[in-house]
Formats: sequence, C-alpha cells, structure tokens
Amino acid sequence: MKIVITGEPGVGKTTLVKKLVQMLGDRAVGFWTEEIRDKKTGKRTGFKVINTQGQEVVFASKFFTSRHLVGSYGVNVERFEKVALPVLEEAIKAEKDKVVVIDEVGKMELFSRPFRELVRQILHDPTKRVVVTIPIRDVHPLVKEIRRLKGAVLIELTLENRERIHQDIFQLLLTSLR
Ligand SMILES: Nc1ncnc2c1ncn2[C@@H]1O[C@H](COP(=O)(O)OP(=O)(O)OP(=O)(O)O)[C@@H](O)[C@H]1O
Repeated sequence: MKIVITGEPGVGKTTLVKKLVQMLGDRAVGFWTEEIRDKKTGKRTGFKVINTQGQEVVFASKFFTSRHLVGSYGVNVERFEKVALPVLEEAIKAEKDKVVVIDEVGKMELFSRPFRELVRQILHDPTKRVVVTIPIRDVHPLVKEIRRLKGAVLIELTLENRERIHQDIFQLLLTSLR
C-alpha cells in the first residue's frame, strides 16, 4: 500500500503526517519537516527535519549560506541527510508491519542524491507500506514519478477534507496491515 499525499503549500500535509505518526505509534518509521518561526516577529526563518528515532535538526534557514538555495533559504544537505537517511535505511530493513513516512519529497530534500535513491527503492518495493507527501507541482522528475506511481492511492489534501482524511488513511493502512 502506497499513499501519496499532495496539496497546495501550507494546506496541512505535515500536520496530517504528524497525526498519522501519532496514530501509528511505533509502527511508523520515517521523518517529517516543520517550519521554524521567529518568536518575536512570527516570520518563517527556516525548516527542521524530525525523525521517528527522536532526532531533529534545522536544515534550511534564511541565515545559512549554501550553494543549495530554495527561494531565500540556504539548505544544509548534510544536516538533512544525518536525520532523514538513517530512518529510511531502517525502513528498508524493517518488518512488514511498519509504515514508512516520508514528508516530504520537495525541492529542499531532493538536493540529496542518497535520499532520492532510498525513496525510489522504498517506493518500488511492493512489500513496503508508505505514506509520502509531494508538492502540488512536478518540481522534479522524481516528484512526477511518485505522482504517477502505479497502484498507489493519490490524495489531494484540501481545506475541505483535511479535518477527516487522516481517519480514512489510517483505515487503509490498517486494512493493508492485516
Ligand atoms: N486540519 C487543520 N486545521 C487547522 N489548521 C491546520 C490544519 N492543518 C494544518 N493547519 C495549519 O496550517 C498551517 C500549515 O500546515 P502544515 O505545515 O501542516 O502545511 P503543509 O502543507 O505541510 O505546508 P508546506 O507546504 O510548508 O509543507 C499550520 O499553521 C497548521 O497549524
């Protein structure tokens, strides 16, 4: 079972993934990315990556200098890899009852070649249960490939369905776990 979630920026993809991780408990293996906002101004200053092993790190920031830029954010690919790759490697070796969570396959994350390779490997493994989020637009050939993945359930998250869709996704995952 592969569940691909897409949706406009800020519609709630990460919030949905976090709900699913909570519902899955120790059956979830993977990572998600969250915004960081300045406490005083409320303005977004960067992004952090958090994994199911409890590790987290800021990997993109307005204050980082990097040759990898997305808008005004400098991306530190090594920092991203340090938190995201170990859980994807764990996911490859994991038991069948695990659900691999990948939030997200976006521009910042796609700078990492080993990330792209692990994502491809996991998505093409028929024994893996996966929840993966992708941007609404095909910003990279791998995003296009995931959107068209055969046999996957593609869900567009919207303001209308975001309050209840986690229940349906959880049921789909549970059914496929039996
Ligand atoms: N179901 C919901 N009800 C109310 N607010 C929500 C809901 N889902 C998300 N939000 C709010 O919307 C904002 C953006 O949510 P989130 O970061 O999950 O979006 P996203 O789609 O992952 O964004 P990005 O495009 O940056 O990845 C957050 O402030 C979050 O609290």
